[in-house]
Amino acid sequence: MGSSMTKVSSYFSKKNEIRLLMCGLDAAGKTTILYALRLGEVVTTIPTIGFNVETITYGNLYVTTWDVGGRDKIRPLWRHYYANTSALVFVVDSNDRDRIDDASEQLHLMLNEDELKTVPVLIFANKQDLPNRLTIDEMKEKLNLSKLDETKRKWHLQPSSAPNKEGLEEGFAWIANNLESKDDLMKPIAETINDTKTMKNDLLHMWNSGDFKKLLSKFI
Ligand SMILES: Nc1nc2c(ncn2[C@@H]2O[C@H](COP(=O)(O)OP(=O)(O)OP(=O)(O)O)[C@@H](O)[C@H]2O)c(=O)[nH]1
Ligand SMILES: [Mg+2]
Repeated sequence: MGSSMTKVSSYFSKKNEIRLLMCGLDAAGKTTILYALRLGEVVTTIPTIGFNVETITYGNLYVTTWDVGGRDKIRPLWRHYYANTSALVFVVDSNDRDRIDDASEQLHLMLNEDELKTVPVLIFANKQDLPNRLTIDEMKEKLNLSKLDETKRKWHLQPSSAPNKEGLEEGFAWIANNLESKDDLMKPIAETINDTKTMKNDLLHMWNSGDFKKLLSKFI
C-alpha cells in the first residue's frame, strides 16, 4: 500500500462522523454482529433510563445497538439516540417464525419516527444458516417491506449468518454506498482517484478485500 495509503487515511480523517443505529428484537444477533465486525471493544452500558446499549467506535464510525422488544414506556427515550443517525441497521432472526410479526411491527414503528423518516435502512435477515429459516422472499413479505416508500428512503434486505460472518460485509458495503451525505463524504476520495492511478488501485484493493477494518475505513 505504501505512501498512497497514508494519503488516503488523511482524507478519511476529514470526514464527518457516521452514526449507525443497530436494533432488533432480543436474540436477533445484534451483539454477534458487533463482535463479528472486530472493530474494537464492544462496550455495554445500562443508562439510568434502563435499557442495555452497546457501542463500538472505530475512528469516526459509531455503532450503537439495543433491543426493541417490549417495554413501550421507554420508547420515547430512544429519541435521544436518533439525532444524527446516518443509517439504521435492523436485525431480524429469520428462524423465529413466532415473532416475525412482532419484528415487523417494531421495525415499522421505528421507521415512522420523525427523526428516522429518511435514513437508509439495512435489514439483516439473520440466521439464514438455520434449516427452519424464512426465505428472503418470505422475509420481505412478512416484514411488509413493499409498503416502504422507496422515493423517500433507501432500504436493503440482506441475508446473513452472523457467526459465519456471511452477508455482513455486503450489508455494510450497501450502507457505505447509500449514506445520504455520501457525495460529500466520497468527494475527496473521488478527487484522489483522479489524482493518481496508484491510489485508485489501492482503493479498489480495499473495496475488494474481506477485511472489515479496511472496508469500514471508507466511512471515517
Ligand atoms: N445459527 C445462528 N445463530 C446466531 C446467528 N446470529 C446470532 N446467533 C445466536 O443467537 C443468539 C443471540 O445472539 P445475540 O447476538 O446475543 O443477540 P442480540 O440481538 O444481541 O440479543 P439481545 O442482546 O438479547 O438483544 C446467540 O446464541 C448467537 O450465537 C446466526 O446468524 N445464526
Ligand atoms: Mg445483545
